[in-house]
Amino acid sequence: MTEQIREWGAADAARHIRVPGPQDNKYSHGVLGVVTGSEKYPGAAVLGVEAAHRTGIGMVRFLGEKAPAGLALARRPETVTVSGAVDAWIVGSGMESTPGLNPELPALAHAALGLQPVVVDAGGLGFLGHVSAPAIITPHEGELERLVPRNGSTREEWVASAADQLGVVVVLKGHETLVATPEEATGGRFLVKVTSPTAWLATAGTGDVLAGIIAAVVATHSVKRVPSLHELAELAATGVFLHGKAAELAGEDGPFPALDVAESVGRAVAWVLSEGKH
Ligand SMILES: NC(=O)C1=CN([C@@H]2O[C@H](COP(=O)(O)OP(=O)(O)OC[C@H]3O[C@@H](n4cnc5c(N)ncnc54)[C@H](O)[C@@H]3O)[C@@H](O)[C@H]2O)[C@@H](O)CC1
Ligand SMILES: Nc1ncnc2c1ncn2[C@@H]1O[C@H](COP(=O)(O)OP(=O)(O)O)[C@@H](O)[C@H]1O
Repeated sequence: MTEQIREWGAADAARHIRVPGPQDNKYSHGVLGVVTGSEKYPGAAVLGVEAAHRTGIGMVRFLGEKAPAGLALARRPETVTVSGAVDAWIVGSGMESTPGLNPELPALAHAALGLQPVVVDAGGLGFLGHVSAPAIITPHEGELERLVPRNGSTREEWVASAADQLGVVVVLKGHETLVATPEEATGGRFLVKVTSPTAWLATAGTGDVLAGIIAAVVATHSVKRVPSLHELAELAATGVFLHGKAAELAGEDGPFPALDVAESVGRAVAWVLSEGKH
């Protein structure tokens, strides 16, 4: 794989942000189901929920464990904690990495086995073998190594081969984040990179924020339809771009923690919609 990989930029992102119109309501603009966090890592749930709300979505339903639910609600009372219709899911941030689905979390099985798209992050990668829904996974290099060993390949070859072997969209995080689909018989392979505007982003919790942004973008495009893997990859790359822009805005006055990135996502969306159209 020697050809130059395309950079996914502001104009690409602008084309994939769904702006609500006068006819929209909280259901028609996407409902995101969230199963994240645990007693051990409740903060991961707060970060993803904050990021999802700030991305611009009709509703965020938190259906994970009690401890993170309480914190997510305290931070964002807009969050709904009652089961109901869901257009896309996010699972795994801040959860234990287990090989099976937790039977005490029925929403987890709905997310993993349903028809709607699911973003599988962090601890969720442990039960990826049970996920039959169309999926986007968001590993860092340590996590991808556990799923598909790199074996001396380039990062580009590695992400492409992981997408083929796992049959999912792979978002391989890092300073340069790569997004790949499996090679399709007819449509070829989608493979792009998104270069982070700032290395200050390399702090605990920014991956939880990224997963929340990507899942929210996906949910707004998954109302009464299921995007193809190719489209899911475009939406994931758009989420990565928004994450980088939010970090750049959060870092205007110096270093910043992950929650500040989540808080800046609304401004990143506004920036992309105004600057990305030019
Ligand atoms: N406030 C919170 O609640 C937070 C919760 N978090 C959660 O903590 C859990 C554990 O995540 P971790 O990633 O720390 O642990 P992991 O155990 O998944 O990975 C860490 C291991 O992978 C190795 N590694 C190799 N390449 C790496 C790379 N590029 N980036 C990071 N590690 C790499 C490290 O050396 C380390 O041994 C996840 O569920 C995550 O969502 C973290 O996001 C931090 C913030
Ligand atoms: N050197 C770097 N420069 C810019 N961004 C980085 C760098 N290293 C990591 N990142 C980004 O920071 C985030 C870290 O995510 P992750 O490793 O999952 O951390 P956590 O689990 O603590 O949230 C990812 O979005 C990744 O792309």
